[in-house]
Amino acid sequence: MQENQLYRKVYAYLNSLPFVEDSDFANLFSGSKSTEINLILDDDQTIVDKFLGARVHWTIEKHDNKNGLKSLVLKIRKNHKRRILVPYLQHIHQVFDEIEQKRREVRLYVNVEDELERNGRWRSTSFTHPATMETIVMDADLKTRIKSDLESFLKSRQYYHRLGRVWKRSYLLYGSAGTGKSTFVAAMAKHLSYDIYEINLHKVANDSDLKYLLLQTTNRSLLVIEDLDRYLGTKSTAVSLSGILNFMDGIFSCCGEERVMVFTMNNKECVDPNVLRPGRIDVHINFPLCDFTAFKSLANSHLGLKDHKLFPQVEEIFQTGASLSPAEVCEIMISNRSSPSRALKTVITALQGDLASRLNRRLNGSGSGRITYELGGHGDFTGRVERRSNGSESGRVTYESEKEGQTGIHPIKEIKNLYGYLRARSSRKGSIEKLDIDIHEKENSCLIHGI
Ligand SMILES: Nc1ncnc2c1ncn2[C@@H]1O[C@H](COP(=O)(O)OP(=O)(O)OP(=O)(O)O)[C@@H](O)[C@H]1O
Repeated sequence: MQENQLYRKVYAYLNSLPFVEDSDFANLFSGSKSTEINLILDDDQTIVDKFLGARVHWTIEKHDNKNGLKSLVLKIRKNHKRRILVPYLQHIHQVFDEIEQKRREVRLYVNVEDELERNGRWRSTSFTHPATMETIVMDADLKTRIKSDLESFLKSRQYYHRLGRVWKRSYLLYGSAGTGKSTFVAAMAKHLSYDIYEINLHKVANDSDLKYLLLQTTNRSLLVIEDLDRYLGTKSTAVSLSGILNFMDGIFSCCGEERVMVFTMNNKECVDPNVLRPGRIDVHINFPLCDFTAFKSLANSHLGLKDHKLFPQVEEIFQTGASLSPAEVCEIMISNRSSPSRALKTVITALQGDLASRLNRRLNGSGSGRITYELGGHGDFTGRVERRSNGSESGRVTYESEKEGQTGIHPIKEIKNLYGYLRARSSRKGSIEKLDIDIHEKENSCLIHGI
């Protein structure tokens, strides 16, 4: 016997209504995924639904005990029937499609060089990345805005069509290495329940080949090119700039519907502005290095810490301009998860190392440079750090506090001790508001002024 598709859709729709969870007569079944549990309504139950201000009643009736035949009876008041019946059934179709989309397994496709038999150029595997929008650490407002942007895109089929636009949206994720761009792509795919088509431009023979690959992708998918700036900068692909521009917004990019394109870059400054124009890139999302707020979120998720006595010290060093990528912070926390204090001390040491290497990079660079530290409080520092030909540094810093009328002279053994020195001073004498370091390469010295 052929299954009645409408019955199947309405049945799935009714079982997705919140009413089912409150019902006294629902059965529990395990779903196709190991963690999935489905609540299914019992027979002879009446379900009340609301649509466009009208109440509708559904009853599940069992006809034939032997074959388990059931029917669904819909009751609508006569005066609402003409107005809501067709839109209500369309609404059920749409909700059913969304339920199916969420239920289905997400797949990851990658392009290969040769077309093997009938399989085409894409090879796929089940996509089981555990990242979700919730596990990504980023500015909370930004995350909410992106989620609502994606959700409004999903509901905008008619809007795009009315405007004569292809129903697609493009996102650029840019930021330093290890800031979470690839992880965010995974979370987007999971959020949308879209398959991912990740395009490796090294394996694309020419511009037409890229179009051919695009034609072999399906609707409701995420097309991803990672590190686009690298491909464009090194010209390491056989695809031309014009091929990429057409891929992003050309006539071929309209084959298929409901597409999200995602491009990642470390640096968008050196990319041809034509690549970034609206239509090719609709939303730019910056992935910054870790700051103290992100650090606290990571400490909470990775170490279960909401607060710790070392947090003020971590905050202070972040304020000096030192930073690490979230990937570096995650790794320190994961490998020290049995001892949160050790994890935090390791983060502090890594941040101090970052600060030192920033200073050294300035000293090794040409010309003069300036690094500004914001430490909060008052104080006045002058000092000179000499850099010797063997690479070691030493110097003296004078601390003068007009407010307190005190002057002290303190040797600095290595420039990387500078931060510790300032912190010690600031905690004893009140904290330092601002510290500028001018590095005069010609003089081979570093002048330090507290402001
Ligand atoms: N913002 C973040 N929130 C949570 N985890 C993060 C974040 N950023 C990085 N990570 C963790 O760091 C690791 C590396 O991140 P990911 O590969 O996403 O960075 P990326 O920006 O794509 O780096 P690259 O530019 O080198 O490709 C992942 O394991 C991820 O879990």
